[in-house]
Amino acid sequence: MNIASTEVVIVGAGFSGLAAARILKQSHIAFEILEARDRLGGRVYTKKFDQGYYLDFGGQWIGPTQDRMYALCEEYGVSFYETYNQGKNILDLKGKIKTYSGVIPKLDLFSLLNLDWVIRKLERLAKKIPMNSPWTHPKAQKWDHMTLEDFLKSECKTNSSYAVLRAGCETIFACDPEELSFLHALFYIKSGTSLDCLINIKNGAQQHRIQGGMQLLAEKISEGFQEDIHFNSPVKQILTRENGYTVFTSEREIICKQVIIAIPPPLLKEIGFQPALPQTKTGLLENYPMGQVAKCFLIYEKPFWRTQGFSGQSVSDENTPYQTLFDCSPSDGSKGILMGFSIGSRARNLFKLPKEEREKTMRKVANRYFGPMADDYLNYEDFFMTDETWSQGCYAALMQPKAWTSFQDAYRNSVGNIHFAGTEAATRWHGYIEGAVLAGEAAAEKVLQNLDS
Ligand SMILES: Cc1cc2nc3c(=O)[nH]c(=O)nc-3n(C[C@H](O)[C@H](O)[C@H](O)COP(=O)(O)OP(=O)(O)OC[C@H]3O[C@@H](n4cnc5c(N)ncnc54)[C@H](O)[C@@H]3O)c2cc1C
Repeated sequence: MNIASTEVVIVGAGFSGLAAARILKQSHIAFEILEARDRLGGRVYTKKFDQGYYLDFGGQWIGPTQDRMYALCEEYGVSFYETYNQGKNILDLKGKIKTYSGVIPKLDLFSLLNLDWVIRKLERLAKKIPMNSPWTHPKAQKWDHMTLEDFLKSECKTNSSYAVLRAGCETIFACDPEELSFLHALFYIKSGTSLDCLINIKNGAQQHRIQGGMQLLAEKISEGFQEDIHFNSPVKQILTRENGYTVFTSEREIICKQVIIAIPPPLLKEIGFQPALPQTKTGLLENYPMGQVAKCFLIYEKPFWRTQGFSGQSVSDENTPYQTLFDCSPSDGSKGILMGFSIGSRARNLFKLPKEEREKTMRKVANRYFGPMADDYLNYEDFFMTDETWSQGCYAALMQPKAWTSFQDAYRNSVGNIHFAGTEAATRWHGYIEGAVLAGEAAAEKVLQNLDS
Protein backbone atom coordinates (compact mmCIF):
# COMPACT_ATOMS: atom_id res chain seq x y z
CA MET A 1 0.00 0.00 0.00
CA ASN A 2 1.39 3.36 -1.09
CA ILE A 3 1.05 5.97 1.71
CA ALA A 4 1.00 9.72 1.01
CA SER A 5 0.00 12.86 2.88
CA THR A 6 -1.48 16.17 1.83
CA GLU A 7 -3.57 18.98 3.33
CA VAL A 8 -6.87 18.26 1.51
CA VAL A 9 -8.26 15.29 -0.40
CA ILE A 10 -10.94 16.09 -2.98
CA VAL A 11 -13.10 13.12 -3.99
CA GLY A 12 -14.39 13.49 -7.57
CA ALA A 13 -13.13 15.44 -10.61
CA GLY A 14 -16.46 16.71 -11.90
CA PHE A 15 -17.00 20.45 -12.16
CA SER A 16 -17.53 20.72 -8.40
CA GLY A 17 -14.29 18.99 -7.42
CA LEU A 18 -12.39 20.98 -10.06
CA ALA A 19 -13.89 24.28 -8.88
CA ALA A 20 -12.79 23.48 -5.32
CA ALA A 21 -9.31 22.49 -6.52
CA ARG A 22 -8.94 25.72 -8.48
CA ILE A 23 -9.50 27.80 -5.33
CA LEU A 24 -7.12 25.68 -3.25
CA LYS A 25 -4.46 25.95 -5.94
CA GLN A 26 -4.81 29.73 -5.99
CA SER A 27 -4.47 29.73 -2.19
CA HIS A 28 -1.34 27.50 -2.31
CA ILE A 29 -2.97 24.71 -0.31
CA ALA A 30 -1.69 21.21 -1.07
CA PHE A 31 -4.37 18.77 -2.29
CA GLU A 32 -4.97 15.61 -4.24
CA ILE A 33 -8.03 14.86 -6.35
CA LEU A 34 -9.06 11.21 -6.37
CA GLU A 35 -11.23 10.41 -9.37
CA ALA A 36 -12.84 7.00 -9.94
CA ARG A 37 -13.00 7.28 -13.73
CA ASP A 38 -10.18 7.62 -16.26
CA ARG A 39 -11.47 11.05 -17.34
CA LEU A 40 -12.52 14.44 -15.99
CA GLY A 41 -16.02 15.87 -15.96
CA GLY A 42 -18.25 13.24 -14.32
CA ARG A 43 -21.79 14.04 -15.47
CA VAL A 44 -20.21 16.23 -18.16
CA TYR A 45 -18.84 13.99 -20.89
CA THR A 46 -17.95 15.09 -24.42
CA LYS A 47 -17.24 12.17 -26.74
CA LYS A 48 -15.26 12.86 -29.90
CA PHE A 49 -15.89 10.77 -33.02
CA ASP A 50 -13.48 9.96 -35.87
CA GLN A 51 -15.90 11.47 -38.40
CA GLY A 52 -14.98 14.89 -36.99
CA TYR A 53 -17.83 15.69 -34.64
CA TYR A 54 -18.38 15.48 -30.91
CA LEU A 55 -21.45 14.78 -28.80
CA ASP A 56 -22.13 16.09 -25.32
CA PHE A 57 -23.45 12.95 -23.61
CA GLY A 58 -23.84 14.84 -20.32
CA GLY A 59 -24.41 18.49 -19.35
CA GLN A 60 -24.06 20.89 -22.29
CA TRP A 61 -26.00 24.16 -21.88
CA ILE A 62 -25.41 27.33 -19.93
CA GLY A 63 -27.62 30.38 -19.72
CA PRO A 64 -28.16 33.80 -18.14
CA THR A 65 -27.64 34.13 -14.37
CA GLN A 66 -25.16 31.25 -14.45
CA ASP A 67 -22.53 33.85 -13.75
CA ARG A 68 -19.73 31.55 -12.58
CA MET A 69 -19.92 29.52 -15.80
CA TYR A 70 -19.61 32.60 -18.00
CA ALA A 71 -16.76 33.89 -15.81
CA LEU A 72 -14.91 30.56 -16.12
CA CYS A 73 -15.39 30.57 -19.91
CA GLU A 74 -13.85 34.02 -20.05
CA GLU A 75 -10.98 33.19 -17.68
CA TYR A 76 -10.02 30.03 -19.61
CA GLY A 77 -10.61 31.45 -23.09
CA VAL A 78 -13.42 29.03 -23.91
CA SER A 79 -16.01 30.35 -26.34
CA PHE A 80 -19.70 29.57 -26.52
CA TYR A 81 -22.43 29.90 -29.13
CA GLU A 82 -26.19 30.38 -29.33
CA THR A 83 -28.35 27.25 -29.37
CA TYR A 84 -30.21 27.11 -32.70
CA ASN A 85 -33.71 28.39 -32.01
CA GLN A 86 -35.45 29.44 -35.22
CA GLY A 87 -38.38 28.02 -37.13
CA LYS A 88 -41.34 25.83 -36.31
CA ASN A 89 -41.43 23.51 -33.28
CA ILE A 90 -43.36 20.25 -33.30
CA LEU A 91 -46.04 19.14 -30.88
CA ASP A 92 -46.78 15.41 -31.03
CA LEU A 93 -49.89 14.63 -28.97
CA LYS A 94 -52.10 11.53 -29.21
CA GLY A 95 -50.35 10.53 -32.41
CA LYS A 96 -51.11 13.86 -34.14
CA ILE A 97 -48.42 16.29 -35.20
CA LYS A 98 -48.87 20.07 -35.07
CA THR A 99 -46.37 22.86 -35.49
CA TYR A 100 -46.03 26.02 -33.41
CA SER A 101 -43.59 28.83 -32.78
CA GLY A 102 -42.40 30.23 -29.46
CA VAL A 103 -42.40 28.31 -26.20
CA ILE A 104 -46.07 27.46 -25.71
CA PRO A 105 -47.51 24.81 -28.08
CA LYS A 106 -50.67 25.31 -30.11
CA LEU A 107 -53.57 23.83 -28.12
CA ASP A 108 -57.31 24.49 -27.98
CA LEU A 109 -58.11 27.75 -26.20
CA PHE A 110 -59.21 26.22 -22.90
CA SER A 111 -56.09 24.04 -22.69
CA LEU A 112 -53.91 27.05 -23.51
CA LEU A 113 -55.49 29.17 -20.78
CA ASN A 114 -55.17 26.32 -18.33
CA LEU A 115 -51.52 25.75 -19.28
CA ASP A 116 -50.74 29.41 -18.77
CA TRP A 117 -52.55 29.43 -15.42
CA VAL A 118 -50.69 26.35 -14.10
CA ILE A 119 -47.32 27.74 -15.20
CA ARG A 120 -48.07 31.04 -13.47
CA LYS A 121 -49.13 29.21 -10.33
CA LEU A 122 -45.88 27.22 -10.27
CA GLU A 123 -43.92 30.47 -10.71
CA ARG A 124 -45.89 32.17 -7.92
CA LEU A 125 -45.47 29.32 -5.43
CA ALA A 126 -41.78 28.82 -6.24
CA LYS A 127 -40.98 32.50 -5.73
CA LYS A 128 -41.85 32.24 -2.03
CA ILE A 129 -39.70 29.19 -1.27
CA PRO A 130 -36.73 30.08 1.00
CA MET A 131 -33.88 28.79 -1.13
CA ASN A 132 -31.62 27.95 1.85
CA SER A 133 -34.35 26.30 3.90
CA PRO A 134 -37.36 25.10 1.83
CA TRP A 135 -38.64 23.12 4.84
CA THR A 136 -39.37 26.37 6.74
CA HIS A 137 -42.08 27.52 4.28
CA PRO A 138 -45.48 27.51 6.06
CA LYS A 139 -46.82 24.97 3.52
CA ALA A 140 -43.66 22.86 3.45
CA GLN A 141 -45.26 19.86 5.19
CA LYS A 142 -48.19 19.81 2.79
CA TRP A 143 -46.09 20.27 -0.35
CA ASP A 144 -43.41 17.81 0.72
CA HIS A 145 -46.03 15.14 1.35
CA MET A 146 -47.37 15.55 -2.19
CA THR A 147 -45.75 14.63 -5.47
CA LEU A 148 -45.39 16.89 -8.47
CA GLU A 149 -47.88 14.53 -10.15
CA ASP A 150 -50.49 15.27 -7.43
CA PHE A 151 -50.17 18.95 -8.30
CA LEU A 152 -50.36 18.40 -12.07
CA LYS A 153 -53.37 16.10 -11.77
CA SER A 154 -55.29 18.58 -9.62
CA GLU A 155 -54.44 21.71 -11.65
CA CYS A 156 -54.48 20.49 -15.26
CA LYS A 157 -58.07 20.52 -16.48
CA THR A 158 -57.58 19.02 -19.94
CA ASN A 159 -55.65 16.03 -21.27
CA SER A 160 -53.65 18.29 -23.57
CA SER A 161 -52.51 20.77 -20.91
CA TYR A 162 -51.60 17.82 -18.67
CA ALA A 163 -49.63 16.04 -21.43
CA VAL A 164 -47.65 19.17 -22.36
CA LEU A 165 -46.89 20.11 -18.77
CA ARG A 166 -45.95 16.58 -17.86
CA ALA A 167 -43.47 16.29 -20.75
CA GLY A 168 -42.05 19.72 -19.84
CA CYS A 169 -41.71 18.83 -16.15
CA GLU A 170 -40.10 15.49 -16.97
CA THR A 171 -37.52 17.29 -19.11
CA ILE A 172 -36.75 19.85 -16.40
CA PHE A 173 -36.65 17.54 -13.38
CA ALA A 174 -35.39 14.35 -15.07
CA CYS A 175 -37.94 11.96 -13.60
CA ASP A 176 -41.60 10.94 -13.69
CA PRO A 177 -43.59 13.51 -11.68
CA GLU A 178 -44.86 10.67 -9.43
CA GLU A 179 -41.31 10.28 -8.12
CA LEU A 180 -40.72 13.85 -6.96
CA SER A 181 -41.64 15.87 -3.88
CA PHE A 182 -43.68 18.88 -4.96
CA LEU A 183 -41.65 20.97 -2.49
CA HIS A 184 -38.48 19.88 -4.27
CA ALA A 185 -39.97 20.87 -7.63
CA LEU A 186 -40.70 24.37 -6.26
CA PHE A 187 -37.24 24.63 -4.70
CA TYR A 188 -35.63 23.55 -7.99
CA ILE A 189 -37.57 26.20 -9.92
CA LYS A 190 -36.55 28.94 -7.46
CA SER A 191 -32.96 27.70 -7.44
CA GLY A 192 -32.79 28.03 -11.24
CA THR A 193 -34.33 31.57 -11.17
CA SER A 194 -37.81 30.75 -12.56
CA LEU A 195 -39.71 28.17 -14.59
CA ASP A 196 -39.49 30.54 -17.51
CA CYS A 197 -35.70 30.50 -17.25
CA LEU A 198 -35.55 26.71 -16.90
CA ILE A 199 -37.77 26.09 -19.94
CA ASN A 200 -36.39 28.61 -22.39
CA ILE A 201 -33.57 28.61 -24.88
CA LYS A 202 -33.52 32.39 -25.39
CA ASN A 203 -32.80 34.06 -22.05
CA GLY A 204 -33.00 30.64 -20.45
CA ALA A 205 -30.90 27.74 -19.20
CA GLN A 206 -30.47 26.33 -22.75
CA GLN A 207 -29.19 29.54 -24.36
CA HIS A 208 -25.53 28.69 -25.00
CA ARG A 209 -23.32 25.74 -25.78
CA ILE A 210 -19.58 25.46 -25.34
CA GLN A 211 -17.55 25.49 -28.54
CA GLY A 212 -15.76 22.11 -28.55
CA GLY A 213 -18.03 20.60 -25.89
CA MET A 214 -18.54 21.14 -22.18
CA GLN A 215 -15.75 18.77 -21.12
CA LEU A 216 -13.26 21.13 -22.74
CA LEU A 217 -13.94 23.69 -20.02
CA ALA A 218 -13.28 21.05 -17.33
CA GLU A 219 -10.00 20.19 -19.04
CA LYS A 220 -8.94 23.85 -19.22
CA ILE A 221 -9.73 24.39 -15.53
CA SER A 222 -7.58 21.37 -14.61
CA GLU A 223 -4.54 22.52 -16.59
CA GLY A 224 -3.03 24.29 -13.57
CA PHE A 225 -3.10 21.18 -11.35
CA GLN A 226 -3.01 18.09 -13.56
CA GLU A 227 -0.25 16.51 -11.47
CA ASP A 228 -2.59 16.60 -8.45
CA ILE A 229 -5.30 14.47 -10.13
CA HIS A 230 -5.24 10.69 -9.66
CA PHE A 231 -7.48 8.88 -12.13
CA ASN A 232 -8.84 5.33 -11.72
CA SER A 233 -8.82 5.94 -7.97
CA PRO A 234 -12.25 5.29 -6.47
CA VAL A 235 -12.30 6.15 -2.80
CA LYS A 236 -13.32 3.10 -0.75
CA GLN A 237 -13.02 4.24 2.84
CA ILE A 238 -12.53 7.39 4.93
CA LEU A 239 -11.21 6.91 8.42
CA THR A 240 -11.27 9.70 11.00
CA ARG A 241 -8.01 10.00 12.94
CA GLU A 242 -7.04 12.27 15.83
CA ASN A 243 -5.86 15.16 13.65
CA GLY A 244 -7.54 14.45 10.37
CA TYR A 245 -8.44 11.64 8.03
CA THR A 246 -7.03 8.70 6.13
CA VAL A 247 -8.60 8.26 2.71
CA PHE A 248 -8.25 4.81 1.14
CA THR A 249 -8.35 3.72 -2.46
CA SER A 250 -7.57 0.09 -3.27
CA GLU A 251 -3.91 0.97 -3.82
CA ARG A 252 -3.21 4.04 -1.73
CA GLU A 253 -3.69 5.58 1.69
CA ILE A 254 -3.70 9.38 1.83
CA ILE A 255 -3.41 11.14 5.16
CA CYS A 256 -4.97 14.62 5.18
CA LYS A 257 -6.49 17.28 7.41
CA GLN A 258 -9.69 17.99 5.45
CA VAL A 259 -11.77 16.22 2.81
CA ILE A 260 -14.08 17.61 0.13
CA ILE A 261 -16.55 15.09 -1.27
CA ALA A 262 -17.91 16.08 -4.69
CA ILE A 263 -19.72 12.98 -5.96
CA PRO A 264 -23.36 12.11 -6.74
CA PRO A 265 -25.10 11.49 -3.36
CA PRO A 266 -26.08 7.80 -3.92
CA LEU A 267 -22.39 6.98 -4.40
CA LEU A 268 -21.66 8.10 -0.83
CA LYS A 269 -23.20 4.79 0.22
CA GLU A 270 -20.31 3.00 -1.49
CA ILE A 271 -17.70 4.67 0.75
CA GLY A 272 -17.06 3.14 4.16
CA PHE A 273 -16.92 5.94 6.76
CA GLN A 274 -15.40 5.31 10.16
CA PRO A 275 -17.13 6.42 12.27
CA ALA A 276 -20.33 6.15 10.22
CA LEU A 277 -21.91 9.31 8.84
CA PRO A 278 -24.69 10.85 10.98
CA GLN A 279 -28.08 9.18 10.65
CA THR A 280 -29.68 12.28 9.12
CA LYS A 281 -27.27 12.00 6.20
CA THR A 282 -27.56 8.23 5.77
CA GLY A 283 -31.36 8.43 6.18
CA LEU A 284 -31.55 11.07 3.46
CA LEU A 285 -29.50 8.89 1.11
CA GLU A 286 -32.30 6.30 1.23
CA ASN A 287 -34.70 8.95 -0.14
CA TYR A 288 -32.48 10.70 -2.66
CA PRO A 289 -32.20 8.74 -5.93
CA MET A 290 -30.71 10.10 -9.12
CA GLY A 291 -32.87 11.35 -11.99
CA GLN A 292 -32.82 9.27 -15.17
CA VAL A 293 -32.03 10.84 -18.52
CA ALA A 294 -30.87 9.30 -21.78
CA LYS A 295 -29.64 11.31 -24.73
CA CYS A 296 -30.22 9.85 -28.20
CA PHE A 297 -28.60 11.34 -31.31
CA LEU A 298 -29.07 11.11 -35.07
CA ILE A 299 -26.14 12.63 -36.94
CA TYR A 300 -26.62 14.02 -40.48
CA GLU A 301 -24.43 15.65 -43.11
CA LYS A 302 -26.36 18.91 -42.53
CA PRO A 303 -29.20 20.14 -40.30
CA PHE A 304 -31.64 19.62 -43.20
CA TRP A 305 -34.71 20.41 -41.06
CA ARG A 306 -33.57 24.05 -40.87
CA THR A 307 -34.04 24.52 -44.60
CA GLN A 308 -37.57 23.10 -44.23
CA GLY A 309 -38.31 25.80 -41.63
CA PHE A 310 -38.09 23.57 -38.55
CA SER A 311 -36.20 24.37 -35.36
CA GLY A 312 -35.54 20.69 -34.63
CA GLN A 313 -37.39 21.08 -31.32
CA SER A 314 -40.37 18.93 -30.36
CA VAL A 315 -42.53 18.06 -27.38
CA SER A 316 -44.21 14.68 -27.29
CA ASP A 317 -46.48 12.64 -25.03
CA GLU A 318 -45.60 9.03 -24.24
CA ASN A 319 -46.39 7.94 -27.81
CA THR A 320 -42.67 8.40 -28.39
CA PRO A 321 -39.78 7.63 -26.03
CA TYR A 322 -38.59 11.27 -26.27
CA GLN A 323 -40.16 14.02 -24.19
CA THR A 324 -38.29 16.61 -26.28
CA LEU A 325 -35.97 16.90 -29.26
CA PHE A 326 -33.35 19.63 -29.76
CA ASP A 327 -31.05 20.72 -32.56
CA CYS A 328 -27.57 20.06 -31.15
CA SER A 329 -25.61 20.76 -34.34
CA PRO A 330 -22.21 22.45 -34.16
CA SER A 331 -22.25 26.24 -34.49
CA ASP A 332 -21.09 26.18 -38.14
CA GLY A 333 -23.76 23.65 -39.13
CA SER A 334 -21.00 21.39 -40.47
CA LYS A 335 -23.10 18.42 -39.26
CA GLY A 336 -26.78 18.15 -38.39
CA ILE A 337 -27.32 16.69 -34.94
CA LEU A 338 -30.77 15.92 -33.56
CA MET A 339 -30.83 15.05 -29.88
CA GLY A 340 -33.75 13.33 -28.15
CA PHE A 341 -34.17 13.43 -24.37
CA SER A 342 -35.69 10.22 -23.04
CA ILE A 343 -36.46 10.55 -19.35
CA GLY A 344 -37.73 8.54 -16.39
CA SER A 345 -39.85 5.48 -17.26
CA ARG A 346 -39.65 6.32 -20.98
CA ALA A 347 -35.85 5.98 -20.77
CA ARG A 348 -36.01 2.82 -18.68
CA ASN A 349 -38.31 1.22 -21.28
CA LEU A 350 -36.28 2.45 -24.25
CA PHE A 351 -33.06 1.05 -22.83
CA LYS A 352 -34.60 -2.41 -22.40
CA LEU A 353 -34.35 -2.58 -26.22
CA PRO A 354 -31.09 -3.42 -28.02
CA LYS A 355 -29.25 -0.49 -29.63
CA GLU A 356 -30.45 -1.38 -33.18
CA GLU A 357 -34.06 -1.12 -32.01
CA ARG A 358 -33.40 2.20 -30.26
CA GLU A 359 -31.85 3.46 -33.49
CA LYS A 360 -34.87 2.34 -35.54
CA THR A 361 -37.19 4.02 -33.03
CA MET A 362 -35.48 7.38 -33.32
CA ARG A 363 -35.27 7.17 -37.11
CA LYS A 364 -39.02 6.54 -37.28
CA VAL A 365 -39.79 9.52 -35.05
CA ALA A 366 -37.49 11.81 -37.06
CA ASN A 367 -39.10 10.55 -40.27
CA ARG A 368 -42.60 11.35 -38.92
CA TYR A 369 -41.47 14.86 -38.01
CA PHE A 370 -39.15 15.83 -40.86
CA GLY A 371 -39.96 13.45 -43.73
CA PRO A 372 -37.85 10.92 -45.68
CA MET A 373 -34.65 13.02 -45.51
CA ALA A 374 -34.52 11.97 -41.87
CA ASP A 375 -33.73 8.39 -42.99
CA ASP A 376 -30.49 9.53 -44.58
CA TYR A 377 -28.36 9.82 -41.45
CA LEU A 378 -24.67 9.11 -40.92
CA ASN A 379 -24.78 7.64 -37.48
CA TYR A 380 -26.88 6.96 -34.39
CA GLU A 381 -25.54 7.21 -30.84
CA ASP A 382 -27.13 7.14 -27.43
CA PHE A 383 -26.03 7.34 -23.83
CA PHE A 384 -27.80 6.56 -20.55
CA MET A 385 -25.96 8.04 -17.55
CA THR A 386 -27.94 5.68 -15.27
CA ASP A 387 -25.78 2.82 -16.59
CA GLU A 388 -22.56 4.56 -15.53
CA THR A 389 -21.20 3.12 -12.26
CA TRP A 390 -19.78 6.48 -11.16
CA SER A 391 -22.88 8.57 -11.87
CA GLN A 392 -25.88 6.25 -11.60
CA GLY A 393 -28.11 8.88 -13.21
CA CYS A 394 -28.64 12.58 -13.79
CA TYR A 395 -29.18 15.47 -14.00
CA ALA A 396 -29.01 15.31 -10.20
CA ALA A 397 -30.28 13.46 -7.15
CA LEU A 398 -33.97 14.17 -6.44
CA MET A 399 -35.71 14.62 -3.10
CA GLN A 400 -38.52 12.09 -2.81
CA PRO A 401 -41.70 13.06 -0.95
CA LYS A 402 -41.07 13.81 2.77
CA ALA A 403 -37.28 14.02 2.28
CA TRP A 404 -36.98 17.83 2.68
CA THR A 405 -39.08 17.99 5.82
CA SER A 406 -37.45 14.90 7.37
CA PHE A 407 -33.81 15.61 6.57
CA GLN A 408 -33.65 19.33 5.73
CA ASP A 409 -30.09 20.36 4.73
CA ALA A 410 -28.45 17.17 6.03
CA TYR A 411 -26.74 16.56 2.70
CA ARG A 412 -24.70 19.72 2.51
CA ASN A 413 -23.67 19.96 6.19
CA SER A 414 -20.02 19.25 6.94
CA VAL A 415 -19.17 16.37 9.24
CA GLY A 416 -16.09 17.47 11.16
CA ASN A 417 -13.72 18.60 8.44
CA ILE A 418 -15.37 16.51 5.74
CA HIS A 419 -17.15 19.00 3.48
CA PHE A 420 -19.85 18.07 0.98
CA ALA A 421 -19.86 19.66 -2.47
CA GLY A 422 -21.35 18.55 -5.78
CA THR A 423 -24.33 20.20 -7.45
CA GLU A 424 -26.62 18.62 -4.83
CA ALA A 425 -24.98 20.78 -2.13
CA ALA A 426 -25.86 23.97 -4.03
CA THR A 427 -28.84 26.15 -3.22
CA ARG A 428 -28.45 28.28 -6.38
CA TRP A 429 -28.67 26.43 -9.72
CA HIS A 430 -29.03 23.16 -7.84
CA GLY A 431 -28.72 20.26 -10.30
CA TYR A 432 -26.84 22.31 -12.89
CA ILE A 433 -23.13 22.72 -13.65
CA GLU A 434 -23.30 26.25 -12.25
CA GLY A 435 -24.54 24.75 -8.96
CA ALA A 436 -21.67 22.23 -9.00
CA VAL A 437 -19.16 25.09 -9.36
CA LEU A 438 -20.80 27.18 -6.63
CA ALA A 439 -20.86 24.23 -4.22
CA GLY A 440 -17.23 23.34 -4.98
CA GLU A 441 -16.15 26.90 -4.35
CA ALA A 442 -18.15 27.05 -1.10
CA ALA A 443 -16.48 23.84 0.13
CA ALA A 444 -13.04 25.25 -0.68
CA GLU A 445 -13.93 28.40 1.29
CA LYS A 446 -14.81 26.21 4.29
CA VAL A 447 -11.40 24.55 4.03
CA LEU A 448 -9.70 27.95 3.98
CA GLN A 449 -11.73 29.21 6.96
CA ASN A 450 -10.72 26.13 8.97
CA LEU A 451 -7.07 26.75 8.17
CA ASP A 452 -7.38 30.35 9.38
CA SER A 453 -9.10 29.43 12.64
C1 LIG B 1 -27.62 13.94 -19.79
C2 LIG B 1 -27.32 15.13 -18.90
C3 LIG B 1 -27.69 16.39 -19.32
C4 LIG B 1 -27.43 17.50 -18.51
N1 LIG B 1 -27.66 18.75 -19.00
C5 LIG B 1 -27.20 19.82 -18.31
C6 LIG B 1 -27.12 21.08 -18.94
O1 LIG B 1 -27.40 21.21 -20.13
N2 LIG B 1 -26.70 22.14 -18.19
C7 LIG B 1 -26.33 21.99 -16.87
O2 LIG B 1 -25.96 22.99 -16.23
N3 LIG B 1 -26.35 20.78 -16.28
C8 LIG B 1 -26.73 19.69 -16.97
N4 LIG B 1 -26.65 18.45 -16.42
C9 LIG B 1 -26.28 18.32 -14.99
C10 LIG B 1 -24.77 18.56 -14.78
O3 LIG B 1 -24.04 17.82 -15.71
C11 LIG B 1 -24.40 18.18 -13.34
O4 LIG B 1 -25.20 18.92 -12.44
C12 LIG B 1 -22.95 18.49 -13.01
O5 LIG B 1 -22.08 18.08 -14.02
C13 LIG B 1 -22.60 17.80 -11.70
O6 LIG B 1 -21.24 18.05 -11.39
P1 LIG B 1 -20.62 17.50 -10.03
O7 LIG B 1 -19.19 17.87 -10.02
O8 LIG B 1 -21.48 17.92 -8.90
O9 LIG B 1 -20.77 15.91 -10.08
P2 LIG B 1 -20.22 14.87 -11.16
O10 LIG B 1 -20.09 15.51 -12.48
O11 LIG B 1 -21.08 13.67 -11.05
O12 LIG B 1 -18.75 14.55 -10.64
C14 LIG B 1 -18.53 13.61 -9.64
C15 LIG B 1 -17.24 12.86 -9.93
O13 LIG B 1 -16.97 11.99 -8.82
C16 LIG B 1 -16.47 10.76 -9.32
N5 LIG B 1 -16.71 9.75 -8.27
C17 LIG B 1 -17.88 9.20 -7.90
N6 LIG B 1 -17.67 8.35 -6.86
C18 LIG B 1 -16.35 8.40 -6.57
C19 LIG B 1 -15.52 7.77 -5.60
N7 LIG B 1 -16.00 6.90 -4.69
N8 LIG B 1 -14.19 8.05 -5.60
C20 LIG B 1 -13.67 8.93 -6.50
N9 LIG B 1 -14.42 9.56 -7.45
C21 LIG B 1 -15.73 9.30 -7.46
C22 LIG B 1 -17.25 10.55 -10.61
O14 LIG B 1 -16.56 9.69 -11.47
C23 LIG B 1 -17.33 11.98 -11.16
O15 LIG B 1 -16.25 12.26 -12.02
C24 LIG B 1 -26.85 17.32 -17.21
C25 LIG B 1 -26.46 16.05 -16.82
C26 LIG B 1 -26.65 14.97 -17.66
C27 LIG B 1 -26.07 13.64 -17.28
